Amino acid sequence: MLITLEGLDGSGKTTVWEALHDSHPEATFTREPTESWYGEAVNRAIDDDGADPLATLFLFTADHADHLSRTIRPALENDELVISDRYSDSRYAYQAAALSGSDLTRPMEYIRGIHSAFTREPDKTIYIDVDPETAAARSGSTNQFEDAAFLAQVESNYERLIDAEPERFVRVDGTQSPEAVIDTVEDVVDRLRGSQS
Ligand SMILES: Nc1ncnc2c1ncn2[C@@H]1O[C@H](COP(=O)(O)OP(=O)(O)O)[C@@H](O)[C@H]1O
Ligand SMILES: Cc1cn([C@H]2C[C@H](O)[C@@H](COP(=O)(O)OP(=O)(O)O)O2)c(=O)[nH]c1=O
Repeated sequence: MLITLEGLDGSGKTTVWEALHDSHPEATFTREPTESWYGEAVNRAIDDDGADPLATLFLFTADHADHLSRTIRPALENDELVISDRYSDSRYAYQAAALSGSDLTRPMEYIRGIHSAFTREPDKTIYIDVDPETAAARSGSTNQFEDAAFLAQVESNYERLIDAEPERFVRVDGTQSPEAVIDTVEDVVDRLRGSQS
């Protein structure tokens, strides 16, 4: 089973993902951007305010392809629980926002189209919901994506994704205390595991 964690920068995904290591030690934990050289290339693009947004999309997508073949598919074939901190929805939400003023008429549909031929949809996606102002303040606005106005566009893209596939998403209130968010997500993961066996 593939469970992904999504949300704005600073929503608390990594805090939850780290806590899940203790409560679900049997799971395979992974993330995007990955730690491969593709992920290193992605991190260079994130830190370059002048990076071309279409080029950045393809770097992220290359990292995803490698992540699928090297980590996600082998673990799922082994019947493991896989928990990924960010995954394809991050591209649909962030790069659609980054490409909103470009020549692409429907950036989200374009990005989904690129992925559809090769990706593997998550079984469930936990969306940690915080407002863009909280997200920008918590993340410290250290890169081009961590700006409240940009994150407001990303948030509305996530809302479109949730509206399109409400059964795949579980929304968790990320403005609760870290302990409450962690407890809620651990319960969700336990229930999903239980419903599988
Ligand atoms: N529920 C929460 N309430 C307040 N602060 C939080 C909460 N969850 C995480 N934080 C803090 O916000 C910052 C970003 O958290 P992090 O887990 O790295 O988010 P993300 O991985 O979504 O960017 C960190 O300083 C973290 O300690
Ligand atoms: C995976 C992914 C991340 N990002 C962005 C979100 C973050 O600003 C940045 C790095 O991701 P990440 O390390 O998960 O940041 P954070 O923990 O602050 O959420 O890359 C995209 O724009 N597209 C993507 O496909």
